[in-house]
Amino acid sequence: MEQQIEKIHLIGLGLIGGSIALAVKQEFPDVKIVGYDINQSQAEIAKTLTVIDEIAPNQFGGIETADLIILATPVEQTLSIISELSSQHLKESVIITDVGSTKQKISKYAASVFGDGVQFIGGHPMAGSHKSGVIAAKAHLFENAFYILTPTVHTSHASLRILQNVLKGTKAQFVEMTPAEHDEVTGVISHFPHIVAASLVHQAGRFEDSHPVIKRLAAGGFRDITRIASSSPAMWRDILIHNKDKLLALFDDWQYEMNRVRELVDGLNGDALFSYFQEAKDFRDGLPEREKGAIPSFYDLYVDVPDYPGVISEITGYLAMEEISITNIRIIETREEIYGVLRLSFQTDVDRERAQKCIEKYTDYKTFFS
Ligand SMILES: NC(=O)C1=CN([C@@H]2O[C@H](COP(=O)(O)OP(=O)(O)OC[C@H]3O[C@@H](n4cnc5c(N)ncnc54)[C@H](O)[C@@H]3O)[C@@H](O)[C@H]2O)C=CC1
Ligand SMILES: O=C(O)C(=O)Cc1ccc(O)cc1
Repeated sequence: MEQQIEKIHLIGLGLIGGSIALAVKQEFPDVKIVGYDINQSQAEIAKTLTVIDEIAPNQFGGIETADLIILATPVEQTLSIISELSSQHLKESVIITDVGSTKQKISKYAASVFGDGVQFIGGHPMAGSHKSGVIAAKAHLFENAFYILTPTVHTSHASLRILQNVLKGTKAQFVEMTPAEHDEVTGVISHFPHIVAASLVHQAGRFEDSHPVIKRLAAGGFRDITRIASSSPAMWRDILIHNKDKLLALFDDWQYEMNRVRELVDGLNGDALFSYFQEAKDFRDGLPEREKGAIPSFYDLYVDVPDYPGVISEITGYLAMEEISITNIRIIETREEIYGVLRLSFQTDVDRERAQKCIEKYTDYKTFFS
């Protein structure tokens, strides 16, 4: 009979750790999840929100009875925890997995520490957000997303099956890859784009002194392309450090790309510029829409609202009338003290679209997605 997972020890109770715990609980309510976070307040929030059943007394408290250990910390921390885990007393049948955005360093290090002795299976759920913390965790964060697993020669088929089974509440699609391929692909579609997003923000920042209006004008496309620059700096620092070699190659590739388009602009080569954008559009438009990739899974709707008392209750009142549930609400910006931007978050895309139609039906307020 296949081994049952009855107890999980989860280290790192943030967006990803919390979302995995919620997804596991949804499918297996009887699995006991004991959680630890270096930040005690995150652990307490996780317990209050019933994301976990119990707070571990310390990082490894009670770990000797865990059937599954999940490491959901920033990737540099994951390396240190693996190192410390190697001297802990663990169940013989324990499976250890992580959720880090890089896989090569972690898999290599885990193999060197655990060898054939402990089943370590690297993992990376390919969905998330620029938001951090357990408060943003959601059971369906990974629904339809790819969940990459990087088994090695040390991995048994049975452990892989058990891990996929306990994670089935994520409703993600499991894909197996080598750690090297993982880091190359995520370097191109996730890590390097983060660098570009942050660099565009820096570039705009440099112009702010000479053009103070720049912040207020930086809407629309600039907001879209730079959204991910609002992600956790600690998390991204670690990812870049881990994937240095692949990223250095991508810097060279990007510089080649920039030079190519620079020459077209310099030469006022309209036809070639048209083709440049057309080809990019064709590729972008051809990306599959059904699956979630490294895309936002928070369904936010922004509403430009006049800055007067009562406007929030007015809008929430219309949504309540049509029985549309909001998961979060926040005023994120006031403009010239006349207008504010209200951010409403929903569980699903369908709710967000219904909310947009509802607000447009009852008001003249302008609504937009991120
Ligand atoms: N944010 C995202 O969209 C995605 C992140 N990931 C990966 O998931 C991991 C976690 O990221 P998030 O949940 O987004 O970050 P987060 O910042 O929401 O949560 C990380 C948690 O780990 C805790 N932590 C840090 N060091 C610790 C330690 N030594 N012991 C115990 N807890 C510790 C922090 O206090 C924090 O609560 C990272 O490795 C990241 O690369 C993977 C997929 C998507
Ligand atoms: O916010 C976004 O769109 C992201 O890019 C989320 C994300 C961050 C890190 C990952 O390893 C995977 C997905």
